Amino acid sequence: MTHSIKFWAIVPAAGVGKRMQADRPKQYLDLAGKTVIEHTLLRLLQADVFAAIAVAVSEEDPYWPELAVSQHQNIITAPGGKERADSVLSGLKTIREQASDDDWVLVHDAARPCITASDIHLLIDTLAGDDVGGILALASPDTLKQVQGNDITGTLDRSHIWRALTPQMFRYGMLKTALEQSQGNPAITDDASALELQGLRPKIVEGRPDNIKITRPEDLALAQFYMEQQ
Ligand SMILES: Nc1ccn([C@@H]2O[C@H](COP(=O)(O)OP(=O)(O)OP(=O)(O)O)[C@@H](O)[C@H]2O)c(=O)n1
Ligand SMILES: C[C@](O)(CO)[C@H](O)COP(=O)(O)O
Repeated sequence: MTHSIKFWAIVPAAGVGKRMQADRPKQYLDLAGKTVIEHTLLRLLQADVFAAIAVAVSEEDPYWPELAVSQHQNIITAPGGKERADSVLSGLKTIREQASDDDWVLVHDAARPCITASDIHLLIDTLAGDDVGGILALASPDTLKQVQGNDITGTLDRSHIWRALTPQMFRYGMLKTALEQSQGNPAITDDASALELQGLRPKIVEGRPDNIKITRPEDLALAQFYMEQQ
């Protein structure tokens, strides 16, 4: 019997936002009248493609249960982990009864509220026939330098260097195995790096430059500007 392939979203949202230096984790800061995470989730819901969205939040998080979207019928809450990779793995485990190994999972940072339905569909349409999967990514508009301290030791070939964005799209089974086998490895800062460590070669799909990650205080104004332009 064949089963139809489903798409799931996992949203790691258990970070503390150290670089944001705010009074609460950055996903709960106000952005044009909603919290950052509400924008992110509403946009994922609007893409109208996910069987469910698993959101990994810290167990001591007082803000998440207060948001109406946490009760949405297509949103499942998962316990967050120590690192982003642990939160993603926790999200995967939360849907394990419903997901099949060959279903697709799109992992998207809670801290990227400007994601568009068009980029989600571009990623899916480009990679749905792929053996491994891949990520949205951006080329660098600047010359890239290799440095030691303040000394420049070289200029990198930009055609080989891309900036990793999210969503990152992989098969449920492959991603879970890759994350389980790389647990505790500090080099795993995104989902693709876990698959790379397995010897696999995820693809890049060129995404939109407005899909920024809220990381530092100035990023909130930039995100608001991009949202007004979209
Ligand atoms: N233990 C963690 C760490 C991060 N994240 C999530 O992973 C995404 C990308 O991480 P990053 O931008 O580094 O967020 P923070 O870890 O919160 O930021 P910082 O490194 O400045 O503390 C965010 O949505 C964040 O909430 C997570 O779910 N669990
Ligand atoms: C996954 C990610 O968004 C890809 O750019 C990013 O690596 C996560 O944030 P961090 O700053 O690396 O923790």
